[in-house]
Amino acid sequence: MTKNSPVAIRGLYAITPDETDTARLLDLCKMALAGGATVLQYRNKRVSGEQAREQAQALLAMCRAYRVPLIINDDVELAAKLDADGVHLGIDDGDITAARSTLGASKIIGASCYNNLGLAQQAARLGADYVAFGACFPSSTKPHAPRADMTLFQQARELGVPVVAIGGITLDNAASVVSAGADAIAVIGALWNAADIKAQANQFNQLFS
Ligand SMILES: Cc1ncc(COP(=O)(O)OP(=O)(O)O)c(N)n1
Ligand SMILES: Cc1nc(C(=O)O)sc1CCOP(=O)(O)O
Repeated sequence: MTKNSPVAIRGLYAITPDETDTARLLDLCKMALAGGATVLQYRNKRVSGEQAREQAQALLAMCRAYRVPLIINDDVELAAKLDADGVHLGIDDGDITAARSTLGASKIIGASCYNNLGLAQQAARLGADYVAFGACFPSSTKPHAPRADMTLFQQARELGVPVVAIGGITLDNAASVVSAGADAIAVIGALWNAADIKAQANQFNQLFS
């Protein structure tokens, strides 16, 4: 899959739960994809090495079937090895220039910018394909994430790359995030904890229609 427009990142950006049971992880992700998640990020802080590779590879096959990009969190080498669609980098995960040289021009590189427009400006200058700000709201998935000011979304529009919002986003507050200017909403808890994941994904995505 190649980047085909500057706003390839739009809508519900689902980030995987920390699931060690691979069959269950695949079942959960299938529901989110069936519900219309437009991007999937493989992020699993409870597995590593061979199991992470196996999970990501299986998710990549599933994402291909749904024509949805699979982004790998943190791990440029894994993204390259699997020929996944891109990588998401936090401030401690290596630099964008090195990731670009490993992955090539066609892959998606996203950058965490926390509450910092300067980081987003730098990321865009270095060739990031989207910038992410968070946490928008208190997050039980990442309780110590610093809060981000949602006025950043409008300010970041001048960068010409999609703006992703993350952190504590639920169906109750997502509309305010979209109105504040986010192109995509990255969600963990409020997606995977839903009783009906497919319907939940669909409702998140409808906010963008
Ligand atoms: C879309 C998106 N935004 C932010 C993050 C957080 O990334 P990072 O700061 O590297 O923290 P961890 O995910 O490693 O806890 C993300 N993964 N995705
Ligand atoms: C992984 C992550 N990064 C954040 C940041 O602010 O950079 S907040 C977060 C957790 C997002 O999960 P939930 O949707 O359950 O709050």
